[in-house]
Amino acid sequence: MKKKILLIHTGGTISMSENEQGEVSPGDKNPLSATPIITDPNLTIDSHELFNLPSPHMTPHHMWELSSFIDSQVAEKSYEGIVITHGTDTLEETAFFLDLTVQTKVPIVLTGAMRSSNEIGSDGPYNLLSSVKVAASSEAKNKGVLVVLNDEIHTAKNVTKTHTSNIATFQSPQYGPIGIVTKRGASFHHSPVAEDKYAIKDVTKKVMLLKAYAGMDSTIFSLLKNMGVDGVVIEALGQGNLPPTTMAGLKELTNANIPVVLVSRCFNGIVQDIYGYDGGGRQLKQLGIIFSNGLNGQKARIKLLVALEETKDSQELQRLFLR
Ligand SMILES: NC(=O)C[C@H](N)C(=O)O
Repeated sequence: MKKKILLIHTGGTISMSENEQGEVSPGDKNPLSATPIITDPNLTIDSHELFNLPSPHMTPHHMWELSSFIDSQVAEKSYEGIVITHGTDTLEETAFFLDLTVQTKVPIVLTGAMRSSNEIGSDGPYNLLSSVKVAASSEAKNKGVLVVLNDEIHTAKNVTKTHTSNIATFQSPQYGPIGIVTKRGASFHHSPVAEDKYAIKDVTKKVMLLKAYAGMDSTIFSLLKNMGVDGVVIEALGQGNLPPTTMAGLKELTNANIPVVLVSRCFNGIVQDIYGYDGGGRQLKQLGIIFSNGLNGQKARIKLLVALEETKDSQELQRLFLR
């Protein structure tokens, strides 16, 4: 029996071409559909162009549309693996959104490219081929949503874009990749420890992401409270500390029951309530600020957007952010 794989195109450099002026942009026809890249006789490949967007144009609504599309296609047409092509700028956000919300258990792999389809050394077709190998592998099951580029297999939870142009841009700084791709297929050396799923019906909330810096004050927090946001994520300093001048604004947010989630602007480690000085983690914890577990800022924002569809209770949110 041939394995049925669905390719879903959403846009990004992998679907773009460069013109004579060196400008890279999407065209009317997806260059990936021009040549058959996957010729494995054991696979049946269907493809569908859901969007043709540069990934800075992706919104949580597009991500939700993609998530629902995957579940409905697997239910209706019994696909056994899904591969999604995506722009690399926000790929990690879509991957993590899908990791939290897609209900199907079949392998789901996201990929992209740093060089467009007609550039020398274009990495798109190769990454697509590698991703199909991973999606078709039975070992890829129960590992959550995966991101495959440059011969490496990463989890949606840990992967991040680390370089503006290098093809080795996707890395998992804390834990490394969980497998590699070779000519023979996918080879895994680690498994994720836990699954984190939410059966949401829509994405309706507004969550802002801020980065802390030396001398930060309360202005932005007061503005956010008055704008009526549903939640705020702060990339805090070090192990989870903020300048003391932010405390007044943070109190305004927590008094208004607006959840505030703390991550670190360091790209390794987790935040904890260690420091007892003004603005230190212990005061932040006492204020009811939610501490995250090693997610980066953009992914903690995605998780808060999703989790807020289930609860606004800060203790419950804190429990969810420890997963
Ligand atoms: N390499 C890429 O795909 C980057 C592009 N700006 C995008 O995310 O759509």
